[in-house]
Amino acid sequence: MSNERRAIVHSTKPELAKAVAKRFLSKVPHIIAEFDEATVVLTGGTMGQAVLEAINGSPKRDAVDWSLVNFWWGDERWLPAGDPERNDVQARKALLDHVSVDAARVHPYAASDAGVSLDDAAEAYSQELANHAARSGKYPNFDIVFLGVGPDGHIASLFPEREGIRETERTVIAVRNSPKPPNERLSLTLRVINSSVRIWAVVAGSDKASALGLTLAGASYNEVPAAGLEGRRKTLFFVDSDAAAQVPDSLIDPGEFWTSADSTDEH
Ligand SMILES: O=C(O)C(O)[C@@H](O)[C@H](O)[C@H](O)COP(=O)(O)O
Repeated sequence: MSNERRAIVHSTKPELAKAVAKRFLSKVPHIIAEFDEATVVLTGGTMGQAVLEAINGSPKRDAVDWSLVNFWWGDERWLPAGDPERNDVQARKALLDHVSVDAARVHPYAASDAGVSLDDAAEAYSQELANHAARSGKYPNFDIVFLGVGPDGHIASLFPEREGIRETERTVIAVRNSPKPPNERLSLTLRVINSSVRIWAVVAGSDKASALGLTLAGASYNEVPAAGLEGRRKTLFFVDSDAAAQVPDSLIDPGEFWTSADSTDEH
């Protein structure tokens, strides 16, 4: 099976969010029709939330049977339950609170006030992944992993030149001294992220242009974590024109450059 990496450019952030939402709402019913469920990994960050808000605002929102969607998170900020800076809280506010999800299919990380240590929370999430693993594996079969990319090229809570990005054994890590607040976080590791059929990174803003250019030019993932992204089938970077400024033309999907949210969809 081919493994593609390409950038799909939209002119503005709202166009970008709408286009990714449209693609998601078109793709997920097909996944559910084929497998009776869909398994999605959500991300923190502004574009991740913007996409969820666009999904919620779309007239196609109810084309998805949300009770058959499994939700996981790529990373979480180690904050108390209900804290507005938690990724799960933001995702619920943007989408999950507005659709009929099955609570048993929603898998947030533990909160910092749950009475467990950061390391125990990482271990617990690893165990939860294993409990829902495909066959006897260590984690579920992910259909779509959403990610944001930081200006330094970080993905989830895997930061440049930290041991987390080089972790190959564990599925979930505790992160301390995070360069992006808060200080402590939980994150899936790259091997788990890359196990997904599709990786959809959504990236906007001129502060991301250098990281994105290096990512697509094939930098080392130790220095630019996003460069290590390689989903099983497709790794797509949905970007706005500001973020795309340093992406080589040859890596921009010509069919989708500057297209509107009504662009043709990929199946
Ligand atoms: O919890 C988080 O902070 C993240 O999951 C992180 O990896 C984020 O996705 C990027 O930093 C991009 O964030 P922005 O889209 O806000 O720049």
